[in-house]
Amino acid sequence: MESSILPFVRKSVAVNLKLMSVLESKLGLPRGALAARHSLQQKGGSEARCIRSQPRSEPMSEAAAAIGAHTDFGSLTILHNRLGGLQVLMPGTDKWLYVKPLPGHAICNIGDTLTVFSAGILRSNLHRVVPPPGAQGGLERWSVVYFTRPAYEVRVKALTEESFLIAEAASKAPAGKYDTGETAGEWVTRRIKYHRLKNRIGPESWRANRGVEEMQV
Ligand SMILES: O=C(O)CCC(=O)C(=O)O
Ligand SMILES: [Fe+2]
Repeated sequence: MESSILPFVRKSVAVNLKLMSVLESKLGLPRGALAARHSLQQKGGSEARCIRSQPRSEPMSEAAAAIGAHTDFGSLTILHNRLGGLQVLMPGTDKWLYVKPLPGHAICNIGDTLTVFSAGILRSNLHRVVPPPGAQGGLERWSVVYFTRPAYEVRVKALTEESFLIAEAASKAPAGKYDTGETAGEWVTRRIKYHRLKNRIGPESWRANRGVEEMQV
């Protein structure tokens, strides 16, 4: 724990806070506006995760792959993997493209809470994991991920009072679109609960799971 997980968490947090400071300035937010909402001094839903997937003996059906499509619930995700298999849906199309892992690089996803904070200026894209292509499909796949999510008490709404750019983007969207009425604690708990397949029992649970996907089409 001390020698492997904590350094990974510390480094991931430092990288994500650095990225947030760049995004703050690009979004016209005061310095520290995003960082303050992801403070490690407050209870929150950030999470480190290690995911292992066994090779499959048969190809995955499109229907099975579709079930796994999601946007990340929090603000920023840093993802490390050596094998392919991660796919992103190209915006405005039904085309899924592989994201090729590059040595010495990590993959960074924008998540839903950052989409809402920025009134849609930053996009949380749909993605999914399918068996790695070609010969990689015969290998065990590992991912190491760090999800930066807001502190539980933070309200999930566009930061219109702190940025002219965000206020302008929100004003062009239907009223209330980027004010979820939820705290980050409520938002993440709901998303995690209904992401679990056993809790998906019909259209109501799909709606209950909703993030910002339907805001984008
Ligand atoms: O394993 C991967 O490549 C991606 C995993 C992922 O999208 C997630 O855990 O949210
Ligand atoms: Fe994801």
